[in-house]
Amino acid sequence: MEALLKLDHVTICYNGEPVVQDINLELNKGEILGVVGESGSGKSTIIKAVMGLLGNEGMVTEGDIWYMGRNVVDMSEKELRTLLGPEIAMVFQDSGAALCPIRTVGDQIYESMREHEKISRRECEERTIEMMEKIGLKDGRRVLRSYPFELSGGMNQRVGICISMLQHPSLLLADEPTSALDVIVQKQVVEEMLLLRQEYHTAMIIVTHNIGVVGKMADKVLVLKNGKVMEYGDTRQILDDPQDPYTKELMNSVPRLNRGKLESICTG
Ligand SMILES: Nc1ncnc2c1ncn2[C@@H]1O[C@H](COP(=O)(O)OP(=O)(O)OP(=O)(O)O)[C@@H](O)[C@H]1O
Repeated sequence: MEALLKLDHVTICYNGEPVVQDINLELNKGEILGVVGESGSGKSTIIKAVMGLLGNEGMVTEGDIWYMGRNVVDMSEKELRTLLGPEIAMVFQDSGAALCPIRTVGDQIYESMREHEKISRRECEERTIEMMEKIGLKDGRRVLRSYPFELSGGMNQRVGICISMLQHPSLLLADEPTSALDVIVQKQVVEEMLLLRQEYHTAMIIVTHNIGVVGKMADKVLVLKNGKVMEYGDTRQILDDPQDPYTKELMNSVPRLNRGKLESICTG
C-alpha cells in the first residue's frame, strides 16, 4: 500500500540555515503520528513544510514530501491551494485567534466553504451543525450566530477543528491542538478527534508537548531534538521502552508515566 504521506530525507532551512535535517517518516490512511520534542526543535516547521507554507524565508532544501504519490515540494502555489482544505487541513493551537473577531462564525465558515465548492448557505449550515455535534458543540445554531469572542476557548477550538474537518480531509495537521485548553476540555477534544478519525479515516500529525496526548492518540511517535530525529516508531514501544537518552529524558519529565496512567496525564 502506498503511504498517504511520506517524507524522504527532508531537510528544511530558514534563510539558508538548516532547521530540521534528514527527516524520514511515513503515514498511512487513518494513522496518527505524534511529533514531540523541546521548544524550537522544528516540530511546526515539519508540518508547515507538508502544507507548503514555509513562507519566504523557509525552504525544503533536500528530500521529497510525497502526498498520495505527488511531491509537495515541486507543486506550484496553485496546485497546493487545491489540496489545502479538501485534502490537507490544519488546526492551530488557538483557533479563536485565527478567526476574524468582527464576523460571525457562520459567515466565516460559509466563506471558507464557498472557496472550494458551490454550496448554499443552508446546506453549509446543516453540514456544519452536523460536524459540530461530532466535535462536541451541542448548540450549533447559536455557535454559528456568535462572534468568536462570545465563545469559550474550548468552543473556539472545536470550531477550528470543525472547520478543518468539514471537507473530510485525508490528512489533518494539528499544531498543539489542545494545549490552550483546560484539562477536562483537553481530554474531551482528544476523544472527539479520535472519533473523527474513526468516522472519516483521517490521518493526523499532532504536534504536542504533551506525552499524555501522544499516548492516547498516536499510533506512531517521532521525537525531535535540534531538528534531528532521535526516535521514530510505534507509540507503545517508544513510550514503554525509549531507546534514545533524549527520549528517556522526555519521558522522565512526565511524572509517573506508565501505560496505565497515560490517560490520567492527558493534561497540559
Ligand atoms: N519564519 C521563520 N524564519 C526564521 N526562522 C524560523 C522561522 N520559523 C521558525 N524558525 C526557527 O526554526 C526553528 C524551529 O522552529 P519551530 O517553530 O518549527 O519549532 P517547534 O519545535 O515547533 O517549537 P515550539 O514547540 O516552541 O512551537 C526555531 O529555531 C525557529 O526560531
